[in-house]
Amino acid sequence: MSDYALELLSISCTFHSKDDPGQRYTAVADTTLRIRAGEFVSVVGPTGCGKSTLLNVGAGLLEPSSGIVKVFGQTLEGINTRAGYMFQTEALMPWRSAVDNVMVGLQYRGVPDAEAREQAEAWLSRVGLSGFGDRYPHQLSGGMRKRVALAQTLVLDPDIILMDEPFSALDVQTRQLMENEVLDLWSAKKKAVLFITHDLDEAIAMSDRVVVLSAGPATHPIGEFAIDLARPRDVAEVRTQPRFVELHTQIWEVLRDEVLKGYAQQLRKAA
Ligand SMILES: Nc1ncnc2c1ncn2[C@@H]1O[C@H](COP(=O)(O)OP(=O)(O)OP(=O)(O)O)[C@@H](O)[C@H]1O
Repeated sequence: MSDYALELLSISCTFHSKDDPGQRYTAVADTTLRIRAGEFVSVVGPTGCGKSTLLNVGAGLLEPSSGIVKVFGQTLEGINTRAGYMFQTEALMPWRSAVDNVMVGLQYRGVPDAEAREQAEAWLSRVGLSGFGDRYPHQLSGGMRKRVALAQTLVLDPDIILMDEPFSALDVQTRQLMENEVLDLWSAKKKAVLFITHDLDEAIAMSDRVVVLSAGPATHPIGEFAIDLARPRDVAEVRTQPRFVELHTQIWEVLRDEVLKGYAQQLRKAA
């Protein structure tokens, strides 16, 4: 069996330009990214560089223009059924209660209702929401809705977890609580995680490895750093460690110019 849970091999993604449909825009060029089973990998890069595009390719939601995706050594065709996703935007169905939202994926898989409900209740309590199962999304805080979304992803017991800036809309304290909860859950189950974020502190605090992407167009990895901080980690505490500061300085050295390029591009687009 392959050591790797997910491999993106020489991936390129070209789109019709949003500004000028006659033109092609290469968002991602010749990018290879491998994630071992049980490994937590973060990808950081400037706004609009192609992070979500890569995640969508790994999820099987977007077919790359060239390159292949392998899942546990098998070439991926169609949706990646070994992966669960958690996106930046709310994915909860407002007309379903929290427990109904969590159990919906199991129901799609044909799990009988009573069993699906029992598993959903168990996951809600694991993410600190026991007793909240009958609340509707609008009756929950932003942090609670993220917990429901997390339970919704994890109840399906995916071998690969794909997260696209899942906590960016949360306040700093709630975000740190959620980050610690994700680390606790991850260390208990050791799934492969591909975590997309803008936030270098978050990437270092959570990951085994941080991959830095260049600014677009033709985004590709320009640096890769092993995060040798001891686990278990508390995301707030780990930031005060000298090794964290050292890693931050090293990675920021690579990321800074790309962020400035990305920012300049955003300004040009807005002009
Ligand atoms: N379907 C599409 N059609 C045309 N262009 C696209 C499409 N999807 C993405 N792009 C372009 O590809 C580039 C990368 O987009 P992507 O959303 O992957 O970046 P990102 O790094 O995730 O951005 P952010 O940090 O803002 O979330 C952007 O310039 C975007 O406009």
